[in-house]
Amino acid sequence: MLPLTISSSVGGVQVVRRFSFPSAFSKAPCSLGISGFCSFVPSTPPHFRPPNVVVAAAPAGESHGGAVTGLSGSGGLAPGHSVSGGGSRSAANSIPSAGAAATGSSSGNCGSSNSEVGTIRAGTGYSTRGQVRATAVRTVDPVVAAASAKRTLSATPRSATAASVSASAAGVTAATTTPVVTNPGTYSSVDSMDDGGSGGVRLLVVVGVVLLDDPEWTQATAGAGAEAVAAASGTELGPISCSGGASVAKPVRVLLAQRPEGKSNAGLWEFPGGKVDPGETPEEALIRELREELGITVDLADLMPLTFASHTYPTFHLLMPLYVCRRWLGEPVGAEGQAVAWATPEEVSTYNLTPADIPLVPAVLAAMRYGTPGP
Ligand SMILES: Nc1nc2c([nH]c(=O)n2[C@H]2C[C@H](O)[C@@H](COP(=O)(O)OP(=O)(O)OP(=O)(O)O)O2)c(=O)[nH]1
Repeated sequence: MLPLTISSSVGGVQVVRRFSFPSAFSKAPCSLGISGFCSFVPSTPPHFRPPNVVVAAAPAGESHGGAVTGLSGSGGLAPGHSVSGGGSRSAANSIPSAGAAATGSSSGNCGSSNSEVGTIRAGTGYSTRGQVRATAVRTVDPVVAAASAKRTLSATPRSATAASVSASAAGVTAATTTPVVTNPGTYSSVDSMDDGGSGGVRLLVVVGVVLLDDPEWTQATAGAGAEAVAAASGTELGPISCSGGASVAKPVRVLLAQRPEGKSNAGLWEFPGGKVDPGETPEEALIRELREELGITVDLADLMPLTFASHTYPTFHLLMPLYVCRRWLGEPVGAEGQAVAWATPEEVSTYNLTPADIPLVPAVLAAMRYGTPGP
């Protein structure tokens, strides 16, 4: 059995909760992210009851004041602070004094069997512009948290495309055209000098995707509906996506791309994606990159966050949100001359991945083997 201790301090009262879970759990991929949250895959036996998650409410007066903000431990990074341990296998995840509501730490390695103890301290304050404010913290059942998150999401307007609106009307969302940019100019994190420029370590935000050819998912969720929508919008479905008739005996496969000559890490394999341009959200950047690099069209609604990479290269620190996508239009090709390959779960680790991607492998394999929530 593996112990997990969650201690929280609210109003001066220290509450410690201990959970144990079967040692089989240690084999399950688990990622501790910037928010200090371990996400567990649904591979556990029926008798297993997952531990609660910790949620924090934003103080009154702040944006979303009073609302449950989700997972504790999230917060802005102060200049000079970095996030370590983005991947599931990275040891000693830490968020040093990042102005966060709570600190989340995990001793050891969630993804491999070494990790035995995780500690979350909550309710230590909420720092904004030098002030420390009280934050309400409570633990909730993960099912309740998921339902709450779903309600928040459905109440939140998203950027949409004309075609995706028509797709929703038809009862299914299909990959469509370029999304409407709702807030241009708000985001800026790009640094084009990542391949050897001078000037110290910079934070480079890159987006990546785990593009899954998942015959079982396709059959269960897309089928003829998606084909009808594609036909109505005048687009052709690729032979892989939304095929509806694919055999369930086919293994799930993930698309890997090889970095071409002339780029950093040339010859190594990666998840398709690229840098976030000024004015783009990460999702918009990814949709653009997938169109440019693979020649496929992806809808915002078909991008599900999976995990992230946080890796220090010699000249920059890479932060890469990694999404899962199971539905797109067109057939992925190396549109910029790069080699691409579909890999089964058994084949993934036979590819020479970039250093930043190696810790992502357990989460990717979990998504391939056990699925992910959402589209
Ligand atoms: N897209 C992607 N980039 C990765 C991965 N792993 C990894 O270390 N990287 C690094 C390599 C690069 O330094 C950086 C991505 O830069 P890039 O040069 O591919 O981005 P880009 O497509 O926007 O290229 P460009 O405009 O500079 O031509 O992130 C990964 O899995 N996917």
